[in-house]
Amino acid sequence: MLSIGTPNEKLYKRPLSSNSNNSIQLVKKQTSLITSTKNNLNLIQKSTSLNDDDQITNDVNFVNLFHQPSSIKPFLSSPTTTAYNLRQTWNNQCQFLAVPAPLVIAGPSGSGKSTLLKRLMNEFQDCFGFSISHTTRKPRNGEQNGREYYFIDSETFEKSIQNDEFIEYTRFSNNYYGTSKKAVKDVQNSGKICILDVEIDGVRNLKNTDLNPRFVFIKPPSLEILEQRLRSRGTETEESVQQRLQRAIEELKFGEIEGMFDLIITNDDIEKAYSILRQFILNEVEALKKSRGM
Ligand SMILES: Nc1ncnc2c1ncn2[C@@H]1O[C@H](COP(=O)(O)OP(=O)(O)OP(=O)(O)O)[C@@H](O)[C@H]1O
Repeated sequence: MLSIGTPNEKLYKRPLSSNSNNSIQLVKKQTSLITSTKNNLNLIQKSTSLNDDDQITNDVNFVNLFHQPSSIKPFLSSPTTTAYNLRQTWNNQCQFLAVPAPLVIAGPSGSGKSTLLKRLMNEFQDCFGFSISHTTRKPRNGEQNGREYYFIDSETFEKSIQNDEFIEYTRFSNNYYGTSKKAVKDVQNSGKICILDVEIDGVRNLKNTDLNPRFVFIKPPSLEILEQRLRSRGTETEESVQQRLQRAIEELKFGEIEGMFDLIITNDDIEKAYSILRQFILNEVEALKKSRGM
C-alpha cells in the first residue's frame, strides 16, 4: 500500500481561499522550496511538474501549495509509483483541516497596530488568537502555566534559545520573555489565525521558519503625527516617546525593504486603514469559517 507523509504524521489540506482546490503539485526535489509562499509559487512554476503517468521515486518531492512546506515529506512505502497514484492517495488519505497562516503585524510603536488588531478580533471573534509566550518570571497570583504564559526557568529558556526555538525573545527586568515557534503552531492547529505583533528581528526570524505567515506593515502618515499619537495615548514618559521615535526611523526603513512585507498600510485614517487590512485577510477568514461549517 502506498502512504504519504512520515508514519504518524497527520497530513492535512489547507484552504488558502474559498475557491482553492487543495490539490498537490508534484515537483522534482527542491530543498529551497522552504521559503515564503510567494517564493514557493515562483519556484514551483520554474520546476518540473509531473504528469499523471510519470514514475515517482524517493527522489521526488511532493508539494501541497496550501500546506506548510515543512510537513511535506514524501514517505513512499512502496519503492515506485505513479504521480497519478500519489495524487489519488493524497486525496483519499489526507484530512481536511484548516491550518491558517499566521498574520504578522509590524510597525513603529504608536503606528496603530493594537487599534487595528482589536477591531479585527472584535469583528471576527474566534477566528484569531495570540500565541502564549514563555517567561522566566514567577507566576503571579491566579496565573496558570500554559494560560497567561509558559513559566520556565532560565536554564530551560537559554537552552531553547540555543535550539533556535524562539521567533523573538527579550530580557526585561532580569527575566526572559519569548515567543516560541511551537506556541504559534499550537494556535494554528487549534484552527485560528495566529496574530504576531513583532519587531524587526521577529520579522526576520519568521522569514526563516516554516510557519509561512503573511506580513503586514503599519506605517504612520509621518513622524510628526506618530509623535502626536504617542503623546496623546498618554502611556509614555518623555524619554520613552523619544526612544520610540528614534526606533521608528529604523523601523520605517525596514518596512521599505522590497519584498519584506506582503502589505504596507499607511494609517492616516483608521477607517481606511482597517478596511484595507480587513480586505487582505478576508479570504482566509472566510475559508476558516467554511471549514468549520459556519
Ligand atoms: N488613524 C488614526 N488616527 C488617529 N489616531 C490613531 C489612529 N490609529 C491609531 N491611533 C491612536 O494612536 C495611538 C497609538 O495606537 P496603538 O496603540 O494602536 O499603536 P501600536 O502600534 O499598537 O503601539 P505599540 O507598539 O506601542 O503597542 C492610540 O492612542 C490610538 O488610539
